[in-house]
Amino acid sequence: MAGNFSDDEGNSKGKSLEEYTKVKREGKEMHRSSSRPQLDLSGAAIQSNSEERNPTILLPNQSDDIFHLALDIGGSLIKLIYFSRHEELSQDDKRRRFMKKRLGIFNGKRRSCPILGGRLHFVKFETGKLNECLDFISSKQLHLGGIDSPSWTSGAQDNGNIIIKTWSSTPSKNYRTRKFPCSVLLFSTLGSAIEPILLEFSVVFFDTYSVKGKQSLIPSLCHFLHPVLHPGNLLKSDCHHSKLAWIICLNYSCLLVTGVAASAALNSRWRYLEATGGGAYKYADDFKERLGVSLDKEDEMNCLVAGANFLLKAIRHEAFTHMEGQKEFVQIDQHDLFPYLLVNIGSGVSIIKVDGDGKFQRVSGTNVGGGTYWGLGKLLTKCKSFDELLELSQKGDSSNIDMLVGDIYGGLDYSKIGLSASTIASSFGKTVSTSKELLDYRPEDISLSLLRMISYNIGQISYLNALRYGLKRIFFGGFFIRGHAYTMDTISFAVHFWSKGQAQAMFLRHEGFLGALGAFMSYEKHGLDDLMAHQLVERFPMGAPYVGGKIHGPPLGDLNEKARKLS
Ligand SMILES: Nc1ncnc2c1ncn2[C@@H]1O[C@H](COP(=O)(O)OP(=O)(O)OP(=O)(O)O)[C@@H](O)[C@H]1O
Ligand SMILES: CC(C)(CO)[C@@H](O)C(=O)NCCC(=O)O
Repeated sequence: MAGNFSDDEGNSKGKSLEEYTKVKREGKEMHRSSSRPQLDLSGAAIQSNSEERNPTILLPNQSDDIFHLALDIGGSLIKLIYFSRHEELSQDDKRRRFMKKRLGIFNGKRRSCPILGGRLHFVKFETGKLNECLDFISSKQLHLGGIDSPSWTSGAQDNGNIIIKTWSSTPSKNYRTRKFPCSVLLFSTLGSAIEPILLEFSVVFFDTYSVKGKQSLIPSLCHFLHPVLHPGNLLKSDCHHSKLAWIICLNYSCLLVTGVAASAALNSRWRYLEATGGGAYKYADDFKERLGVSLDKEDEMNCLVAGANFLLKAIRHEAFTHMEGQKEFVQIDQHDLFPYLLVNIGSGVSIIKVDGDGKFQRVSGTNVGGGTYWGLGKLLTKCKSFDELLELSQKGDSSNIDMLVGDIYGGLDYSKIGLSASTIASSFGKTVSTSKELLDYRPEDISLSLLRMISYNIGQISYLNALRYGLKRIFFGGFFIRGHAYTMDTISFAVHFWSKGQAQAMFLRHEGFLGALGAFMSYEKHGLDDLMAHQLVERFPMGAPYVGGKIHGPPLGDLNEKARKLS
């Protein structure tokens, strides 16, 4: 086990990475606008039937128009969360909302629009197939604000001959559409129907990628705009987030207003996506090149903890125990949540002691994790997918491969130390004393042996860390768990067995999305403390992302019996 210990603030990243994040963050803070739309997590609830995996989360009170999309790009999987509205907006409403959103204009009337509500969607991709993820984002236009965004934003083409799209709520201000040999993303005029104060106000965005080397075109563009925009009225130009935004004022009398709006527009973060995980660093250029967006890098441990805290505090029936095939939801008292141990089983395993919102310490980790099961399993069984490997395990008998206590003790229990004859003494140990080759073993048995070895080991290490800090509750996340009954039972068994029933293993329905949720919430550092218990309303029947209630594989043993023998 390679242990990574953090400092007291829970900062486990290497210094250079941290500095990099800090620099980015400082840069980002400078550009943050206080008038950005707010994320409202109150009343958040799972919305699904019990069979659905990765159920959507309803945000019934979300009134501001957000177009959040967040990513957790891990070693094995990319997890993506996005928000969508309930209802179809009219074209007109969409335009209004879109422009307000772009400009960050709310005039303090954030709550004046009707409550619309929406949903959080959870999607995953293999990290090795990044393009599928980029295609998905692109097809849904999630990086531009989602499918709700006005259709004219998609008018941009890549061939260098982009149509300048114009729009105005007043017919008299409908300018001609002209083609320019450069990529002009937006040209819009806001009319009085949107905000009286914004009458005669125009915004032009240029894509600097395409404009690069074509600066000479800008004067001709201005010339084109001349009949509408008096020359010399250029208020501000700035290069921000790789886009060049020009705010052009039509009317000197609204210079001040325009100035505010201009800075709001320049400060708007719509070209940023919140992202966490190592891939946020590794694949930043791919996002930039394919989607033209920057990734705002959030610390992975921070996000895991924020995501777990949100789920545990705000979502009823999120956490559950799983023992001997029985699943039971756990009622979490949000005022009595801390401290707890969070074990995230991704490719590798992070073990985090959580003491509060933003208060945590990564106390340990192990490189024997989900990637180990999938990697070794793939090599040994030739399985083509993780799910295939997991499915194989359900038909396996690991006693063909594992050396059991009974194999060593001639079929007897070693009851003095609490070990039954069926307890695994040594994973894969039986293969040593036979002349069998790899191909002589059933892939089903190999898969089950591996699964038991890794799950049990993680359960045991987790318990030892819980013991280190006197913690009784251990929450397990990460996609290795996959809602798989036998995996959860094995982990629970290890925790129960070694703690003599004192510690409890619990699982989360959104197990693999903790980091992505944390990244999502970092759009707004929304304090969860103001989520009152009465707001946590359950609206829909729900169930865990759960692969069957039936347990496959050999019995894990009589837990009570073992615990009694040990005590
Ligand atoms: N479809 C899948 N493809 C690959 N692995 C899967 C799949 N489904 C579940 N897994 C398991 O989930 C693990 C990855 O889990 P998760 O997405 O939580 O971690 P990660 O973020 O990719 O890794 P890390 O946090 O270590 O960078 C894999 O190692 C594998 O064991
Ligand atoms: C390196 C991370 C944090 C990347 O998610 C994860 O894979 C992990 O916790 N691995 C275990 C590393 C260790 O502590 O030995």
